[in-house]
Amino acid sequence: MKPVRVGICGLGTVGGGTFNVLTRNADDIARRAGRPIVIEQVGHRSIHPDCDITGINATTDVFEVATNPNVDVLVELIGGYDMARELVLTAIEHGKHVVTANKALIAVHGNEIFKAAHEKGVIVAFEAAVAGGIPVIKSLREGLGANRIEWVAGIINGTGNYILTHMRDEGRAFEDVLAEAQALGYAESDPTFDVEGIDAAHKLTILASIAYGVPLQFEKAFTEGISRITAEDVEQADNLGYIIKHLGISKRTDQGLELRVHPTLIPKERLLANVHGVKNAIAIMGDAVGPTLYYGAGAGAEPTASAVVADILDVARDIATDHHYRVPYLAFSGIDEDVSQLPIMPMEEITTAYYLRLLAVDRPGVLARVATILSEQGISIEALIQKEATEGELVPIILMTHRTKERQMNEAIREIEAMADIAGPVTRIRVESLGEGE
Ligand SMILES: NC(=O)C1=CN([C@@H]2O[C@H](COP(=O)(O)OP(=O)(O)OC[C@H]3O[C@@H](n4cnc5c(N)ncnc54)[C@H](O)[C@@H]3O)[C@@H](O)[C@H]2O)C=CC1
Ligand SMILES: N[C@@H](CC=O)C(=O)O
Ligand code: NA
Repeated sequence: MKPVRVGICGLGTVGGGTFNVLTRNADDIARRAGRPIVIEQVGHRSIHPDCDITGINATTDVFEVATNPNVDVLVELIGGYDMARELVLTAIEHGKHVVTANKALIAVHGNEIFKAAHEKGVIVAFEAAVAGGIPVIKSLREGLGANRIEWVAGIINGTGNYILTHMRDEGRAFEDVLAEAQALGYAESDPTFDVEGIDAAHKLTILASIAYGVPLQFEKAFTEGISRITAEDVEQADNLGYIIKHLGISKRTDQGLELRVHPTLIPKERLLANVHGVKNAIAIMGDAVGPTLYYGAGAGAEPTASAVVADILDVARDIATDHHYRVPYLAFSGIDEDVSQLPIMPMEEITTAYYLRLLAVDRPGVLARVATILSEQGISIEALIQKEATEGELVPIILMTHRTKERQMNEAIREIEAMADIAGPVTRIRVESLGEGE
């Protein structure tokens, strides 16, 4: 059987891992694909130290790979938006299938890329783009194909979860743990993508499109990062029976779709609260199957390579199939005709419970005024902790509220922050108590 010839662009963490897994497991992969998969060419600027490319046709110009007539599948592992877009569109234009781990590329340029690929009859596969090695795209697109998806919620950034876990368990500083995650190859080249939730929003955008059959709409995702979470918040959440996790949440509601990434208090006994380190987990609720959970390594060289190589394998199997009958990119068939126009809801319309932390001057009447502001917005308090004054005259107040609209909470926070007796911004962390099973 004719081999499938692969061109790998980028030999960093994931590119190096992909090269090594493809080489090491070549025999098993060939048996699964029904034909050998060979590395025809690599395009790189630098080579990961774990990767030995002796004897391989190599170039420093990745566009040479995209136009090489001997390459059947271009594997894009250079990252970023613009150059990656140009590279992938060039490869498609030259009739090549594409495998990518690049969530930024798919979330922002996916609609354009899928259209180009559809017109050319080639495959674009991107399992590694969401939750690294966890086969969540395959599960959602194929395994759950019978279901109306109600919601998707998960820890979908390994770096962020690694930071929160080590800050909580070892009391270490944010920057220190971030540097470690970078050294381990987990972080994006710009780590603010990880800590500010942009990377998770890219991934959530992709998951939501597959779950509900809507176009990719990254620009409508609400994104809040973990950089303002303090050791005090972690401790107070713990006292109240919660763990803080950085979640991506997308729900179907009567008003449209929620699409949001933010730190979230989760009751300690929930499965998602017990996902630690670089591990990711995604809970998905289908109307027929009920809740399901997908867990594993969300980042790292070989876990991510596992998904990249599985996609190459799928391409090898699908190559002989009429492209109209292949699994569609976003699970719903066709490019335009089966796409739903369900709107993405503005964040102000979302209803959730809240944890609030404020620093107040230790003076009678302050707490009563805060309670009045909340009550005027129709917000009721579920629990309140007022600590001893520890910072001069300032005393931390922790509040847990019942569920309310984000709009009401925004207004209440504006008024509380305007009080002369309140110092600095109010910390707000949303609380999520999804259903059973996650
Ligand atoms: N590191 C991880 O755990 C995961 C990364 N990803 C994604 O995989 C992609 C690659 O990420 P990493 O391997 O971590 O990054 P990396 O920075 O380790 O590797 C990227 C490599 O591409 C090379 N490169 C960049 N532009 C190039 C160009 N124009 N020509 C030739 N080479 C070029 C760089 O020299 C570097 O060696 C990104 O899209 C990332 O978001 C996805 C899942 C997990
Ligand atoms: N930087 C990302 C890599 C995988 O997608 C993460 O930490 O999750
Ligand atoms: Na995946």
